[in-house]
Amino acid sequence: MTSNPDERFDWSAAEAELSDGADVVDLAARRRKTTDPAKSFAVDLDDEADQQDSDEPVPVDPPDLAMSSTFAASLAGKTSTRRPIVPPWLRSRAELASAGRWALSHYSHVSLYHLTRTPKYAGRLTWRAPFGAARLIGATTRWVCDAEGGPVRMAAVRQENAELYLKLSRQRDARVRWRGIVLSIALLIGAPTAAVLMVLAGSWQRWLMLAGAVALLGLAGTPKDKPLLDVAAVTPRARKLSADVVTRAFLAAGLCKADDLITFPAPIMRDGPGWRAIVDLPFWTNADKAIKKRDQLAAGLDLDEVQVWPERVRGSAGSARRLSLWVADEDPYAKGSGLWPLIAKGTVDIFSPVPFGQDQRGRDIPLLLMFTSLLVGAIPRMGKTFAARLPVLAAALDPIVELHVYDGKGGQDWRAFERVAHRVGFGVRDEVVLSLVEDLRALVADMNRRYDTIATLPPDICPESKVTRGISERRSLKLWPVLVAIDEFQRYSGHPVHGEEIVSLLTELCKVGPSVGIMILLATQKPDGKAVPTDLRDNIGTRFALKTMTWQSSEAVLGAGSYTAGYDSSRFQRAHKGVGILLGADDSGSVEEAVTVRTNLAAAKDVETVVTRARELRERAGTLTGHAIGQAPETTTTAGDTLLDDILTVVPAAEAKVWSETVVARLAELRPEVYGAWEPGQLAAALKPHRITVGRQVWGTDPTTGKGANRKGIHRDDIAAAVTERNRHRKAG
Ligand SMILES: Nc1ncnc2c1ncn2[C@@H]1O[C@H](COP(=O)(O)OP(=O)(O)OP(=O)(O)O)[C@@H](O)[C@H]1O
Repeated sequence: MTSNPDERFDWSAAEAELSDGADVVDLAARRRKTTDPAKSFAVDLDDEADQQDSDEPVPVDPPDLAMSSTFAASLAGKTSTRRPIVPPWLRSRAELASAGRWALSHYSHVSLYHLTRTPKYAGRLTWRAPFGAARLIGATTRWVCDAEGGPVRMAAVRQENAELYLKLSRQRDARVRWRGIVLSIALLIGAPTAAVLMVLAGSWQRWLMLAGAVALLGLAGTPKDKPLLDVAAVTPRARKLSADVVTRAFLAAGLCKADDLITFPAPIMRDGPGWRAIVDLPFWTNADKAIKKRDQLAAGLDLDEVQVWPERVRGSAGSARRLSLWVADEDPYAKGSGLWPLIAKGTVDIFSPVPFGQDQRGRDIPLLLMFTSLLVGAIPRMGKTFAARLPVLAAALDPIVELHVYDGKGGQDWRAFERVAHRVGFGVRDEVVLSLVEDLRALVADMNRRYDTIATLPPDICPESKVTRGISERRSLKLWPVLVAIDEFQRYSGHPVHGEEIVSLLTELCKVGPSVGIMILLATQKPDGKAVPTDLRDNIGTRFALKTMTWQSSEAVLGAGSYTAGYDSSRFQRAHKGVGILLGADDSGSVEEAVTVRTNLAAAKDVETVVTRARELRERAGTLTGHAIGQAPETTTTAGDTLLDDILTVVPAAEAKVWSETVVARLAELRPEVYGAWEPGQLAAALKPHRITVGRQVWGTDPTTGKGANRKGIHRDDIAAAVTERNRHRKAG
């Protein structure tokens, strides 16, 4: 089961041998001696010319380990990992503190639990004391009468062995005699001593003695199946890993065979609140396949899947077939989340990772939002908003970050950010959606300006053609980071008129915005290709999938291939709030690097606290702008920008044709500052560049007279077709 190191080839020993000047010829010669001559391909390296002439195959397998010629070389080859003298949990301050916290809370709970039950335990002991006394008398009598020898004597009687019986009876008489004497002496000394003590003792000592006697008798009278103390804490079922248990699981999962078992390059040991086994799989399989079979491994270990965590071991200590299997003592997500560490104090540098949550072992998993975008997806009530708010709170604590916050639901979840955000929007009323569209258009335009500005910066200031903290802090350059956070994104992306444009603008921002400091955060409770189209999703570098209903929804968040790589957020339980699969947090973006994270908690009151601190920071830095200081958004809109969308907004899909005068009146109502003075002729002129004719006669009803008539108007389909065409052009670049 465990690997035999002698059977493995030691490359470094062989290399050391060669570099030490070992005679190559000799080496090959020795090798020939130890291999089967019939099968050996080894040739003398000195005879290379001969070798090329004779078409003999070139050796590819290395020299034998057993031939290591020098002691030093063999020592140099020992690359085994040394196990730490002080266990890691004792060296890690965090783990030590967590163990200390656990011990303190556990034992104080147990003590308090039993302390409050003292009267109950006293009652139990008093009730059981007579039984204990009876047991004591019975046991003493049996001892004195040598009751334990009874069955042997009876056996002698049954066998009619008179000689044996007489021998046993004599032995019994002798025993009873000296035991009787011992008991009499004990009674003669013990009883008067007890009586004297009772007389001499004060009243409380008397009571103490009585209580002690009752307690002892009560304990003696306690039945085996009814312990005196109640259970203060139920210990969950923990699986102690052993080589046999792990091998059985891998066999059951089809990851090794009875004649080709897994090996253990390191001992199985405790690691945090669980066990860790490092496993080398057989050569014909690999660690990625094992990760995909997590549920089968869990079944083989007879545990819930949530306790079983296979991971690839990477780097020089790793191999594609080396797996680290961590098995938690209990469901790691059964306990509540820790509070977000920046609630009460601390600031943030958005260019560095910010606290986000912990993995299954309780290790901190930070999140780097700069130069990436984040997508959060989950079914409702699983912690999507809580998770999405954390990076925005972090960004708020860095005063140079400009916040744009939109919430498609429009409830209380994001209102606190009004005090620090440059732009906000709640709900999906027309003006909010239009304001989002305008905001995104302005950001796309600003993105180009940002690139132009960066292009003018000398390489010593801007070495990588992207913003740095130093560049962002120069207010005159206007290159500060911008975070656009949109919760319930499906409500905006599914908007009948502006949805398509919102998606295409965001795709553009996700594609080219990160280098110039524009970050996008989208959260949706409808993770599918409709709410978050693939083109947009694929341009989002970091993704976080909390519980979803199906593996398809999980893939819609995490990306194609995540399910086959073994990542499926639909397997989370409803109780696992705030738990999700995080992809790309380490900047690799590779599906294999996904980690399961339980987010830190920041409830509504905590959000208020953080936003208050963030506002103070921003006031001090002089970076409060826009909505936060009551400035209305700069209207960059002219009629030409949004006319087509505005017409689709005011003409519902059910109204196929509508008079120009009606359209103009409704437009004026929607945006009086833009269309207030418009006449039908102006509408016709404005639509001309889009090759839409207003001259068509349209049947309609006059709202004042109620009479039907044919007048000049538009067909809604023409407008919709023009919008589709425009969006197509924009997408194409
Ligand atoms: N990390 C966490 N640990 C424990 N509970 C959490 C965590 N995150 C969220 N919750 C709980 O989950 C509940 C739902 O969270 P949240 O409001 O973020 O869900 P949601 O997915 O945004 O729901 P909806 O889509 O309906 O808005 C919250 O009331 C909160 O108590």
